[in-house]
Amino acid sequence: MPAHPEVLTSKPEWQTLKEHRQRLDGVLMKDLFNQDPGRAKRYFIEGAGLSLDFSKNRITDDVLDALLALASSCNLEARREALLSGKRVNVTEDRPALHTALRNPGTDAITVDGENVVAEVQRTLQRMETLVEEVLGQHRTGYTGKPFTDVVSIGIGGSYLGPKLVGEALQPYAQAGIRCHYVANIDGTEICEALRQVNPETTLFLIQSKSFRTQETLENSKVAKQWFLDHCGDEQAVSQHFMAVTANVPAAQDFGIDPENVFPMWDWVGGRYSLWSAIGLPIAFSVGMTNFRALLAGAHAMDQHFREAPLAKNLPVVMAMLGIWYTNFWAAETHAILPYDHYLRSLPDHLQQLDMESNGKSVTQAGTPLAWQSGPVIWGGVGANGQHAYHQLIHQGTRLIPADFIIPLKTHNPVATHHADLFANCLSQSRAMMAGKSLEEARAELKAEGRDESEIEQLAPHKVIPGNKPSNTLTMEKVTPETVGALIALYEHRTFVQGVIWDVDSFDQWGVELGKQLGKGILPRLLGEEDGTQASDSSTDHLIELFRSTGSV
Ligand SMILES: O=P(O)(O)OC[C@H]1O[C@](O)(CO)[C@@H](O)[C@@H]1O
Repeated sequence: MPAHPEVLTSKPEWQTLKEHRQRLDGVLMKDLFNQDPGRAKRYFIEGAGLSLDFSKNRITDDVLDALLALASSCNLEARREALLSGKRVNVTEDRPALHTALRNPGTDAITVDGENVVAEVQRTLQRMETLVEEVLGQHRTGYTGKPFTDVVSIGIGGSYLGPKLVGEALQPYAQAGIRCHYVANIDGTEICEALRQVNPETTLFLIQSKSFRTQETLENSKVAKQWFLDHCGDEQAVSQHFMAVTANVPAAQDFGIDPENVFPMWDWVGGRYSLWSAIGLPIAFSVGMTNFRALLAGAHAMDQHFREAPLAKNLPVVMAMLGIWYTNFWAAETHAILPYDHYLRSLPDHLQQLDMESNGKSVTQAGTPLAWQSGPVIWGGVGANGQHAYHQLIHQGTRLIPADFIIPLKTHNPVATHHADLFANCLSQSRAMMAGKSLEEARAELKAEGRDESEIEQLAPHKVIPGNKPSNTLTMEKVTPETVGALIALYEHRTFVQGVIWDVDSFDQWGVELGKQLGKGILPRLLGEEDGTQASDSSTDHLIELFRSTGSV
């Protein structure tokens, strides 16, 4: 089906950007810096405790104007209001996407189907607070009366990545007394290793599943429950040790969880946007409710910034439109997330799900095939480790890889000159990406080393770094609950803005369903329970035979 003629690529703003793209062919950022001493200050914006230097991008003022004009022509302002006010922006599931209500301080009313969801959120936060205080205060105990020492959080995807990221990020704020463990994968090793580290008398299991239908989570939860019963032998004690966060209360009850121990999820919160809800309980157990509320406050500050800041000074909007620029006009296939902070080491994993599950789509909201690229591959890792791995490809490979460098100005762990060293590494990478090294510079360098002419001729081309590789640098004073909240919310809104431009539904994830459906047909064949009536192929059949030949189940 051809795309509708009124769509994105036919807009005059799109055409203008194509012209800018042609004009900038061969224009080097390092020359733009040399010609314009004010560039760094002009392309520097702040909001909600975060600062963005976006001067190392292939842009000029008129490119930026054209990108923002494209955003407005896609009704970004109206779509943003629709998101924040609870309109049914998830069109294929006919639901709002109200993760922002989860961090609303409670002063506004947002109504969904006649109910004020902000009030419901506040009630749930209060319940979380009571539970966390009881557990941390040792008023709630295990079946032998001993205080809880460990929480095992069982969940996958959005019911795992966000809490894990934030739990690690806020380690300096950890309260004494509770260790959190995460189990996600349907790989027996993960649950077995977690259970080896805990004591059934002092462990609380938190089953985190919006649907309470996810195979990995349910199977791991069954193993945990059986392990618990094997040790304690008393079915009654399950209600003391198992809790759930879910929108499917009957299924949690069927599993044996006391309804008193079920915390709500709502269909107006997408899994990958849910760390702000009771899905964030592992975070609250780790760092306490005061810090959890500070995390929400930081995210809310970013929501306000996103709602109110002019587009040209709006962090999520500017970052989103720069992403559009590279994906749609410079054919970038991927986008790297490079946190220079050990506490933020799981940020790339979380953003991978957030962005790729949201914008990995091929049809418009109306269901017509996209005639333009949508979400890129999101990947990355912690600096400086990546410098000794994939940065080689970023600097000298044939692909264009825009990157976000993320670094706090201050560290929680001042030791020797480490933080200055880390900061120097971060700045040297973004500068190397931008400035590169010319053939002349490579030759001069080799000459200074005392190489002879033939060596210089031979080696110089290998030492050339083309440069002109774009990057953003995001900074914050320190990694705190507030700045971590703002940072994650920034990327949520960035993802939303790009979804608006690409005209996709950023809140559904139908693409993950087929694998789940097929798995249901393959499993009985692996277990030898049936020969398989489901359509298959010779490769799948052969691999099933191979598995069965080992007799491993
Ligand atoms: O919380 P649930 O319902 O177990 O789902 C877990 C994850 O599975 C998905 O539905 C798809 O893999 C994600 O969107 C979600 O975060």
